[in-house]
Amino acid sequence: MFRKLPGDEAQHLVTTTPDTAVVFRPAVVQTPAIITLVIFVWRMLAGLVRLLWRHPIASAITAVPGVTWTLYGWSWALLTIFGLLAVPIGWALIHRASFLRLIGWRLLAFWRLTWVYRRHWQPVMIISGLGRHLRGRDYLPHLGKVTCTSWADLVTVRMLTGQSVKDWADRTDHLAHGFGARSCRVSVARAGRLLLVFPRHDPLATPLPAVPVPDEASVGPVEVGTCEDGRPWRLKVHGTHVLVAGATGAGKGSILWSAIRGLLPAVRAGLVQIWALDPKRMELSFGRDLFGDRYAATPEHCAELLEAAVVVMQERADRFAGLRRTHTPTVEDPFVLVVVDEVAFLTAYQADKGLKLRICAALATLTTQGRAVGVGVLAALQDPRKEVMNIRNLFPDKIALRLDESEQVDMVLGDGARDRGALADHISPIPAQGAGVGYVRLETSPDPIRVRAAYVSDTDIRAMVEAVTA
Ligand SMILES: Nc1ncnc2c1ncn2[C@@H]1O[C@H](COP(=O)(O)OP(=O)(O)OP(=O)(O)O)[C@@H](O)[C@H]1O
Repeated sequence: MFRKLPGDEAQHLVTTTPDTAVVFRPAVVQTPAIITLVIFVWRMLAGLVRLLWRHPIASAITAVPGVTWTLYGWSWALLTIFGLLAVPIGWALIHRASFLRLIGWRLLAFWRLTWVYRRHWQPVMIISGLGRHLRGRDYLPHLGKVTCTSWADLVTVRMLTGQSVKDWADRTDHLAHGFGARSCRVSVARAGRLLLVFPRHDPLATPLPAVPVPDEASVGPVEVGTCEDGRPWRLKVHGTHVLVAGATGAGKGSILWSAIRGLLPAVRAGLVQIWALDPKRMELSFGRDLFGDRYAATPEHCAELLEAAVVVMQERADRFAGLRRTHTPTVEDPFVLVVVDEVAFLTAYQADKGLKLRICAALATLTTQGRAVGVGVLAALQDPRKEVMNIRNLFPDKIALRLDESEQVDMVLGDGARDRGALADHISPIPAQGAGVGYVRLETSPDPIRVRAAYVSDTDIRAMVEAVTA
């Protein structure tokens, strides 16, 4: 009976049973008013200290004019307000980046925390099912820190004990709409804590021009576009295999061409060879001269070229065996990147069964054994179903551009990728807004990253051909 209960529940605690001699009455303990007052004052002080600690700048900006008014009158308070406004405005005009980093984003985070997240936290948690209302008491996940970047709010959350990441990943739609964002992405910050990303606007909404050809010859991660957080998107091609999946018009070509463009100095230096398989003859044929005689369009020729790559790979494996375990590109042993546009033409839609078997076997051999000896595959594909591409799991790195169906996202990026926010089926079909936009899930991280590939125009490709053939 002396169990601690929420106040509004005491009235429901009727333990009498009709027609029995024994009647249990709930014991109502009256808390002395002074204890209640002390608790409220203590909570207020703790809240004040927490506010000052977490938001010193915002607190100072509000407190200073108030104190000045009390001590020196309204005219001085007005002057202080003008002074306080003039400093940040001047700073923002002179050096916007440092102003935003040190003041702007913090103020915005304070505003978003109080006005958006704290205000809506309880209803969104209860209605989405992430919080519980039990016996008159709300059990809510703890809303932690809110940080603002140029494009998104990053919200840390402490989950309720017993909740899983999947509970949150399944409710990203509720969270996004509940807090007025377009989408929400969930990732694990540490045990029991999550990081929710709510984009405020889309930094990838406009097409990006082709990335300038690098000055140095390198096979290192090639800059092919921009990540959502504004960092350059560098695609690793050496030491891995990459599969790019996207519906027709999703912009697969821009990834293939951006990768080739980034490798151009290394091609000129003889450190990289690009072998092109172009069964559709619509994409890579445009820069045919870049590939010399390592270009194939007919299925027979494609099978031969793939088998030639397997021979190179096996010959290197024989030579490297017992001597080295990784490949360093040299003029004698350059990195061979096999670029395949619409790989399904060769693996699934190929009528000649013999050819199909040869091509599948060569591709499977390259993708299982090639990366250690400097042979990589970069393949593009429209339809990611297993019956179309049964070796898709042999590609360590995958990119999902716009896809037609939501189930296709996990087929490309692996289980749970869509729940974690890879909404590739929501990418706009309008080329200016959505072509080249996609999600990347790297071998090393379960969290998908939203990216946009730079658009390599026909003029850019012509210039690339001229630069290599000159
Ligand atoms: N990165 C990009 N940024 C902006 N627009 C792009 C980008 N990539 C492609 N586009 C536009 O979208 C159109 C379709 O692109 P692309 O042909 O590369 O798509 P795809 O996925 O290769 O299609 P398909 O499988 O039918 O060949 C292009 O003509 C171009 O106008």
